Amino acid sequence: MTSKSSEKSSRDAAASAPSSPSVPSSLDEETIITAAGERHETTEEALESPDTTDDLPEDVVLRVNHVSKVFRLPTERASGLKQAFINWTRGIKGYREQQVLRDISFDVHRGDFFGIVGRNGSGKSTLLKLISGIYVPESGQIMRRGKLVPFIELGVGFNPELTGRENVYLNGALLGFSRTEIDAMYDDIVQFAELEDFMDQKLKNYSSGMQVRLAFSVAIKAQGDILVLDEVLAVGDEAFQRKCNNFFASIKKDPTKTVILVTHDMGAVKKYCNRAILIKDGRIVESGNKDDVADRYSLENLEPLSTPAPAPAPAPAEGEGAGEGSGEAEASGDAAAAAAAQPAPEQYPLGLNARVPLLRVNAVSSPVVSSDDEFTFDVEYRFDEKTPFFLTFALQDMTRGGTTYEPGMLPMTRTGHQKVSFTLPMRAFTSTDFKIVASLSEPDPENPEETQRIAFTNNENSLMFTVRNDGEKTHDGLIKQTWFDLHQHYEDMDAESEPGTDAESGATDAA
Ligand SMILES: Nc1ncnc2c1ncn2[C@@H]1O[C@H](COP(=O)(O)OP(=O)(O)OP(=O)(O)O)[C@@H](O)[C@H]1O
Repeated sequence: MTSKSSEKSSRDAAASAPSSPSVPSSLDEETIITAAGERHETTEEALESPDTTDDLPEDVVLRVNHVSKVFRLPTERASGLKQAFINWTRGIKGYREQQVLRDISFDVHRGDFFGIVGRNGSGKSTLLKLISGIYVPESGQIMRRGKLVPFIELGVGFNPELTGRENVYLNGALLGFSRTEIDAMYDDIVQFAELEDFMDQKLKNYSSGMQVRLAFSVAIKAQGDILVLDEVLAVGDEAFQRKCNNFFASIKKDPTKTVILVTHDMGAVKKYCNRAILIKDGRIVESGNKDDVADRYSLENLEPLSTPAPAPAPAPAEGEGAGEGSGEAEASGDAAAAAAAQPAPEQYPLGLNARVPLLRVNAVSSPVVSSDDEFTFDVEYRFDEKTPFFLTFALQDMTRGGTTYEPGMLPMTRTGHQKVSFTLPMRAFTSTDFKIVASLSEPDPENPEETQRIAFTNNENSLMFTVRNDGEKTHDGLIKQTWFDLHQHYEDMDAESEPGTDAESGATDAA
């Protein structure tokens, strides 16, 4: 697509555009960014250096090759030359280094919808900025083929003193498009943003939602080859989000367009992405199959939990005392013998197994609540072994990402088929969508201070619910500074088939 002529026209457009915050200076066709900070913007320049996109297979549009990134964080500033000299003699550097990404390598192919997931602070945005040429890696190399359009940080490339129309041209120019190219896509951008009546108003008079819509519309309607998106799934109101979802569904089908998406929404990863990576502490810990990556992320969100208090030995479930024929293998703790009589592991849904064939989170309250309500749910499990074990659940904020609330390891006292219900006052939360994931764990035999997971809920058997407050913007879901007690209650699901067992008797515990 671009070559010297379109580079020139885009430079012309940029030159005529008003001054603006800094954005990646090159989003052009073939770029190589090396650890030394060299950037080769054309194939010709690249050929003069040892690094060349010619090394890339034809269908690879992005190669991240052993990339690491370190930030220097100032610790002690010298107040003058004398202090600087003293610091130097004492070996005080005045900064500490934070290694944010370590030895990251992956390829993105043309037509991929590529997900990058990880907990807050794991290094996702830094990786996107490296890919987009905003940062330079400490070591390693990034090779890119095609025009890249980033939507990474709101406000970058936009000027509040200019009108919406001027901002579209400014941003388009900064992305490397000529005036004619922007003319051709202008109507499409404005229509998608639903801002036809506002384009001659200054951006500073837009609501924050309108600004995001305009920025996002420019990014997705610009005719780039690689679209880089950071946390865009919460853009705009629900109607606009639906529109974005339709856009994602259509771009997913286009084999010429590549999308790289950072998100905390595992539903979106499973729906749109064909491949994904999971980053933990700056390293790739899972790569490839998007379902595996999304499930591993959900799992990662359940750990690491604090060392549990010593658990009381579990009482046998009602009517399932030790020595009962079929319970012997489990009761003796011989999991292998028990598993031998069970279906092969692959016949269990992800997260479940012969030891815990059932684990799911069910809504008891309506799944849409307000902050004035309480929300009750239960965790249903089947576990027949006489070993101390723990239940954990976590509320994952589906729009902001991360875990908003988790009560830690809850020692369980009942085996068999059980339901443990919990009631949480919603006054602790503001509007957002939550997913409740749960897991069962046991003490690690090799390290009694630690626990190891036995089973966890997957996408199907976790629970989604929503907090909606009138007049409150959605997706603000931060936990409010309110402390609350967790109310916990057991129900023995085997009780009905075993006369004499009272499902409710003595079954209420407070955690
Ligand atoms: N410019 C910077 N200078 C110093 N440290 C930085 C800079 N940018 C990011 N960091 C640090 O790098 C780490 C990774 O940050 P990054 O924003 O890449 O994480 P993330 O996975 O995108 O997080 P989130 O999900 O919260 O957006 C954090 O500890 C952050 O404080």
